[in-house]
Amino acid sequence: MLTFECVLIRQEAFELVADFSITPGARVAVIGPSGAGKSTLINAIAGFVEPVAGRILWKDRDIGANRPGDRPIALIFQDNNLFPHLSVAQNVGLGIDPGLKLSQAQRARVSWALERVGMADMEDRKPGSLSGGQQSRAALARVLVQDKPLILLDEPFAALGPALKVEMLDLLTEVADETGAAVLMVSHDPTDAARFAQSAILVAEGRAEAPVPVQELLENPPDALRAYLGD
Ligand SMILES: Nc1ncnc2c1ncn2[C@@H]1O[C@H](COP(=O)(O)OP(=O)(O)OP(=O)(O)O)[C@@H](O)[C@H]1O
Repeated sequence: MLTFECVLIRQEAFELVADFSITPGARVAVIGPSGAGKSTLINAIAGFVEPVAGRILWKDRDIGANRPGDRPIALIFQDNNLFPHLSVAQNVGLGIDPGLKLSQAQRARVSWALERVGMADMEDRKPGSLSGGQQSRAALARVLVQDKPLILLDEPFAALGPALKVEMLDLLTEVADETGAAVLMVSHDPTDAARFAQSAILVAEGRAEAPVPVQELLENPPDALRAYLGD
């Protein structure tokens, strides 16, 4: 369980409050107007932004003092964060050991993850020679090898075409189900949110609201979301 306990985040004049929990294994979309603080919320969980008040707890333990690498999280950003000079297998291996000193078992785990995302024959390729969809798969394989209970994604598949995006959302859903990880995904696209998530956090007007069923939020959006959705 991830809990925001009276959290206040401040970035110069911008403030965001959050006070709710996310259940283990939940698939949650983070939606709301541009500039409302969706990335800020993700960055606070990841440890890139420090709240000025309140606590972020994982399984009732305050993770505020933990460095990003020591938190129970794996991350995918829009640019996939793949290093161009490393092979696909090495990029995935970074998820296990940033120094890439992998044991045989760890190398086998990298191969397993790449096979799981349909990239078994691309271990030695460089990211620059991959399509956008293949790069997303490699980033997902890196998340898989980390085996963290919480996966955070910030606009992960925005650069992909509609069919490929659906494919990746479905693959992400399968992976989340298999691993039991909870997933928080920032998305600008309500269709993506509806396809992938069971619940959604609305970030608007200085608040990240507790998750509610995603269909409920999209079918009956509050004013702040209605304007954003273009209703
Ligand atoms: N490093 C920073 N210093 C000061 N203000 C910042 C910083 N980073 C973000 N902000 C401000 O915090 C607010 C929330 O930004 P954030 O990127 O979280 O919004 P968002 O909902 O993810 O937006 P978008 O949908 O456009 O990506 C914005 O007003 C932004 O200008």
